[in-house]
Amino acid sequence: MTEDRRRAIWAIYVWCRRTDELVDGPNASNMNNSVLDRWEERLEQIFEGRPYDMFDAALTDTVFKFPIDIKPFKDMIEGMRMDIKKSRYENFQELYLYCYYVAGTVGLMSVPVMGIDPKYSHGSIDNIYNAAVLLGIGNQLTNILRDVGEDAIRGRVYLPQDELAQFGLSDTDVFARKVNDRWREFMREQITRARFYFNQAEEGALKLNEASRWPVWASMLLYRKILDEIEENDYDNLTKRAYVGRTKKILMLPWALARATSFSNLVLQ
Ligand SMILES: CC(C)=CCC/C(C)=C/CC/C(C)=C/CC/C(C)=C/COP(=O)(O)OP(=O)(O)O
Repeated sequence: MTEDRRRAIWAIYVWCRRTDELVDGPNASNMNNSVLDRWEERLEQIFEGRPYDMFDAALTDTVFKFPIDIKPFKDMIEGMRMDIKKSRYENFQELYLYCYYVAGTVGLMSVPVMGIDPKYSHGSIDNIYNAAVLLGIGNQLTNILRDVGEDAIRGRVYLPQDELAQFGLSDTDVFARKVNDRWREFMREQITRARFYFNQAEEGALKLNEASRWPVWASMLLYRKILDEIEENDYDNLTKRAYVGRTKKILMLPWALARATSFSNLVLQ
């Protein structure tokens, strides 16, 4: 990406990381709704040009340089409110909303920085924003599937309760950390759904500004690879954390470049 885009993505990343740390970080035990209310006030000040500290200032600089809306940032804070209130999701509809709040929003924050290919910027750009949300959802679903074991230690189960029940499973099976055939079947379905979201995002990813496409394709391929690793671990995401090694990651970069460039665009069309 260009230098100014890189800096902007960094500023967004830092804000999201700090937001997440409020709930997941070392001070999480002091977390309550008034901390989040204060964080939201600070967010408004960032957008009004009155940042509180130097990391906030990096985001103020970003939102003055790029046409970024405050809504996805507020929605992410809403996701944190949801995370402190809830530790179970009854069905996929509830989980989808959570995934939108904590990850789909990142897609919406990123598109104005990454830019849209001039070929597509005159028509409707809603489908590109939709694709960005879908990629965020795919990432978050993958993250949830990778971290089932770790989340269980924190007393959290992000898998839809009704779908667990359809496979004759419940929280007890998650906490028992036993991988059996029912669990494997259930995981197969969950992985298929995560892949569906990545597939849906691909077309929009090809409509981003050319300079931004490679990093997006690279991250998309790498995140998808986590799903392959869960399969390779024979669906044991209860005692193992699926991990993509450094060599595999590096080897995927040229492939991501090929998928992201206009050459592959021509071939694929
Ligand atoms: C496809 C189009 C049109 C645009 C791209 C839009 C983008 C960049 C979408 C990606 C959004 C994204 C990066 C969402 C974050 C999702 C996520 C699961 C983050 C993981 O956070 P952690 O849980 O901290 O991950 P680690 O545990 O791996 O550190």
